Amino acid sequence: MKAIEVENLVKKYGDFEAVKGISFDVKQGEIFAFLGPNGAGKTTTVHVLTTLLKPTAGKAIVAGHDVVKEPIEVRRKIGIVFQDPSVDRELTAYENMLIHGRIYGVENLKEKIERLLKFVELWEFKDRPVKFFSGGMQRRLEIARSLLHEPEILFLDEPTIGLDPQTRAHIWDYIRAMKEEHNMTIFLTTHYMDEAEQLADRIAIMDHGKIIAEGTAEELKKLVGSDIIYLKLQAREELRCLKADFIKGCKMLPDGRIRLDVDNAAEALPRLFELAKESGVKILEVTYHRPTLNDVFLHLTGREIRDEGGEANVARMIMKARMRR
Ligand SMILES: Nc1ncnc2c1ncn2[C@@H]1O[C@H](COP(=O)(O)OP(=O)(O)OP(=O)(O)O)[C@@H](O)[C@H]1O
Repeated sequence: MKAIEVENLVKKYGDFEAVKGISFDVKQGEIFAFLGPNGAGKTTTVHVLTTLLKPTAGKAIVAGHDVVKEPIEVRRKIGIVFQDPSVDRELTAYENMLIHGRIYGVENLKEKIERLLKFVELWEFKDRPVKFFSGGMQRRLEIARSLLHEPEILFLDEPTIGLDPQTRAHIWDYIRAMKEEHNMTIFLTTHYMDEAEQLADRIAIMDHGKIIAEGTAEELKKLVGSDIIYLKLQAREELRCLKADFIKGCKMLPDGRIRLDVDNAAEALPRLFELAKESGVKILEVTYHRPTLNDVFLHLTGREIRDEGGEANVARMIMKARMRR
């Protein structure tokens, strides 16, 4: 069964089209990731699917309900963890859970709070004000809070942005547990390739408001080819594609490197050196590896999904939060 069905969804801000007619389905019980650089339109799509924004055109059915015609039914069945922190920092973890649970009219609230705070390993900190929590603890509290009303589908917008690698891995464990233990459908957005690869059953790659590829990580990597060789040449004027039967694809990258697709890099390298010598091209540096999702993005767009450092992302989140107020 389908948990989410989206058809030709468009969202404009004034004249600017942030989401340009995307279509996709998410199956019940799967982890589906929207992977793309900042500004690709991921958050806008999540806001439409969670009824916070009205689409300009197109259709979206979430948990069996139309987001425009039946927003209240949709909201009852979904949980959301936003990119911007939304817990009350002056209240304790327990108080945050209690208020949210009462707003939603959650039954057996106390038992549920205890179970969920234990699930995210915050039970021993339940009486501490959230302002004393680390970023990772706050995010865990947000996840616990979003699960209080037992949603069918959980939306996570950049769930590990700005967190250190260990905390990120920890959050991934909770996300996997939600899928495995509760058969929950999880829709997440991320600009971290490893996050999409580690967690998602299927991935949609988004860029400039469009879905440019969709599939499992393995299927997406097949778009690139088998192995990839990157060459750095001595002079920029030497930048041209080398031609030989063992080279399946060749692309000149904006950063001045050449990317070659080959079946087997180990066998191709000696032949490549010969070919370079014959063609009078001086190779300065060679790297090769099996394709990653970054290569897929590079292959499709000619650019890399840049991973801004933690601090830059936190600064961006603060700016965005201010803009939304
Ligand atoms: N309220 C708004 N008004 C005008 N333009 C907006 C608004 N919100 C977002 N945009 C623009 O729409 C585009 C998509 O933004 P969106 O936040 O959906 O991207 P994203 O992929 O989620 O990136 P991020 O990870 O930075 O949130 C961007 O160009 C952004 O500047």
